[in-house]
Amino acid sequence: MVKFENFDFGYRKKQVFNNLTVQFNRGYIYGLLGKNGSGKSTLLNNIAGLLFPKNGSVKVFNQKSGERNADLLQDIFLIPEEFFLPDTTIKQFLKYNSPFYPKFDKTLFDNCLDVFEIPHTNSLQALSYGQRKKVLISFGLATNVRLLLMDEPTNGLDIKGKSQVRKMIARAFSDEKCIIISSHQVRDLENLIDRVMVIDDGRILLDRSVHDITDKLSFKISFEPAELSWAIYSEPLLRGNAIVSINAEGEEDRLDLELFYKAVMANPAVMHSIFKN
Ligand SMILES: Nc1ncnc2c1ncn2[C@@H]1O[C@H](COP(=O)(O)OP(=O)(O)OP(=O)(O)O)[C@@H](O)[C@H]1O
Repeated sequence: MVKFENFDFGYRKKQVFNNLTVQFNRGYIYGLLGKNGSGKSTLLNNIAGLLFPKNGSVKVFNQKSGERNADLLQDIFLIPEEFFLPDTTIKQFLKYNSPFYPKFDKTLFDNCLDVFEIPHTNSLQALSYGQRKKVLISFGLATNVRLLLMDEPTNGLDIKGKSQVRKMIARAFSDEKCIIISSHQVRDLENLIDRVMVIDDGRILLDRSVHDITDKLSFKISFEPAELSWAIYSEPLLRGNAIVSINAEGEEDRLDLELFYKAVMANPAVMHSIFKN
């Protein structure tokens, strides 16, 4: 669905990506994880055709996204980290923007607003930042595009808002779509994504399905010194240690996304060797 081939990108003085080749496939909700400045937004903006590669290519549905063909743009939606909504009502906003998306689902939009508890009648400027963000997320989900890009969608939302967003993303997803969600707030994506891509300094450190991860690794709280000694990564807790270790028993644990992310960042070479086959 999305293919980066030998992709180079930099801002004036800052080279961000060097010869990156990676792809995103349909049927997955990707969690694009990485610390501040690792290149997540740059990658999303290149997919959306808002930035252009210096060398190499970025193709979406086999078309160069930078060419911004209309039939491509009507099937991609980017919810940026920083956004602006005009001083108008929700109804007017829909009237002027939804026609760009032929598969727009007004029922889903209304349903999202209900779940997010946003009054339909309000002017956008009368809403709080978090409420406006929820309107934009509702709009993005309702576009029904095949490729939805969300840059830090849970930033600025309260705990209830974060869980409402997770619920609505899962509800709007289907197998012919691909959703890429960038976040440095790793916990916000737990129980939502089914593929994890960790990015650091313009490199993809790891790209695996949640199923592969829980097949190979186990996540638990341990009180056994022996277990601690062979853990790939550990973190002391008030009582015991949170550990990541090889899943020797073959039982699938729940993925502790934050612990996994920290383990990859702390030991990229070890993680790479565990997942290389
Ligand atoms: N407009 C710009 N001009 C110059 N450098 C930029 C610009 N935008 C981003 N950068 C640099 O490119 C690198 C990648 O930035 P990017 O915004 O893609 O990271 P990010 O992973 O999305 O970070 P965050 O989690 O903070 O949103 C950073 O080093 C940043 O300083």
